[in-house]
Amino acid sequence: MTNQELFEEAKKARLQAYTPYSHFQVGAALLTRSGKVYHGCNIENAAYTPTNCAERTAFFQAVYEGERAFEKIAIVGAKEGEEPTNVCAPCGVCRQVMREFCSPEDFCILLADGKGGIKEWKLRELLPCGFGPEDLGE
Ligand SMILES: O=c1ccn([C@H]2C[C@H](O)[C@@H](CO)O2)c(=O)[nH]1
Repeated sequence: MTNQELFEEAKKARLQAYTPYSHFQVGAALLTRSGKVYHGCNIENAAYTPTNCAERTAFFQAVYEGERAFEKIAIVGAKEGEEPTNVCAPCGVCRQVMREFCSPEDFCILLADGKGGIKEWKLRELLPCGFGPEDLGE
């Protein structure tokens, strides 16, 4: 699957966002090493803090189904009714969830570059010196 194709999957996922409070809709498409794509959207809550980001929705769905090996994730975000062409970087909590399952050197994060294209980041670039399972001897 090409970066462009995964990006399009993230745009489709964004249509499922539940965002009555921020009206900011995020979609994620997570590609496993076996070639399967898991989708996620952000799901907000009247109490605000229980909100789940699109990235974690995709990861948790995949992990629930037994997936443990991931190649890359595409993330798009924009206000309702707008095209998601601006950079929508994952929050710190989602970066940490990625770190649990993905190698910082190998796992790729695809984001809009704000100029109509896609920029590919390594997890290491977005979460330098992260804390991971190895730090607990796992
Ligand atoms: O990478 C991001 C950034 C934000 N959000 C969501 C959380 C909240 O619902 C809304 C505004 O922060 O966007 C995500 O899902 N992923």
